[in-house]
Amino acid sequence: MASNFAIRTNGLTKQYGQAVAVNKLDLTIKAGQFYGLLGPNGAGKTTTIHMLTTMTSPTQGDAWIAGQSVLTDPVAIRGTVGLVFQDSALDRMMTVDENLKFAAALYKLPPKQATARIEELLTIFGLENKRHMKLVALSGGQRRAVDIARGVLHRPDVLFLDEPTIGLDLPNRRAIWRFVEQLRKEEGMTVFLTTHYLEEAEACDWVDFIQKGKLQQGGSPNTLIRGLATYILEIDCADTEAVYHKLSADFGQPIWEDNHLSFRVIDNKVDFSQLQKSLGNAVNSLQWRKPNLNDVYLWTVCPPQTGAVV
Ligand SMILES: Nc1ncnc2c1ncn2[C@@H]1O[C@H](COP(=O)(O)OP(=O)(O)OP(=O)(O)O)[C@@H](O)[C@H]1O
Repeated sequence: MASNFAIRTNGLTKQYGQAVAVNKLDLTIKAGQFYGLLGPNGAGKTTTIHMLTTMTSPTQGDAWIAGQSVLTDPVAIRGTVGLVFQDSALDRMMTVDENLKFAAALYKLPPKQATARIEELLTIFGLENKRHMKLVALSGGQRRAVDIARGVLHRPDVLFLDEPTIGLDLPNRRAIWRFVEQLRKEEGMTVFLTTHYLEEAEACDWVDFIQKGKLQQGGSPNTLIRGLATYILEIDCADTEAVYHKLSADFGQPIWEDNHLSFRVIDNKVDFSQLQKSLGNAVNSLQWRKPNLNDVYLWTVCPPQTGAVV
């Protein structure tokens, strides 16, 4: 199979007994793309990554990484992918240098090449002064940076990042994304990301939503956000039913969370101040704002339930 696609899947399926974790997934991801697979807990994201990286075999279907099939070329695929999982692959009692040298040996990098690559990555990740420190003595952000350095030692074509910034504070999350961006720019790597921090996925070229193992809506984040609404109208209600009945005819079904209603507003000429006046005492507060990827996620993965509101 020609490989201008970094990743391609055809009917990729994983079943555990009767439970279908991933259901007939058809993906095409171009080389060099920054791709995000997004969905709630248990949607099938990690299982998909496990199949794409040959850590588990599909029950049905096939997948190709840089043209190699997970069914017939698993050894070649392992040499062409880099993996960074939520659980670190590092030994906390070894130093940064020892960890990276050990991983380089597993990748069978010749020692000279390994030393040069480690040097290069320590510079990119700002870890030159930490190389002789044990992992246990590093901050969470620094440890995650070493994990990513380990994942790209062998210059993979595709880097899989399964929730790479989970548990990190904002400055460290931003630092991790600067490193990944630099790797993408300098090495042209395709990046396959899963994250629950959707604002991070807004940098992706393309995102797909997955739910109960099935692909839902997909697109570039900007297109998805623009296609969702012009504004999101958020209302804290004193009388939720009254607000619901008054507005749902114009704005459709809201997302209803206790006394809070969120409506999609498509029309950009709505006079919100007038609207607030017309709702009078039925509202405690009313705000409107531009939509973001979190909103697309909510409307895709937990769309409004007509039956849940009255
Ligand atoms: N080894 C396994 N045996 C049985 N069921 C499994 C196994 N691995 C995953 N599952 C099930 O498959 C489904 C998908 O799990 P998966 O870990 O892929 O979801 P996820 O989208 O990565 O979730 P999270 O966001 O919580 O990491 C879940 O229902 C999970 O319980």
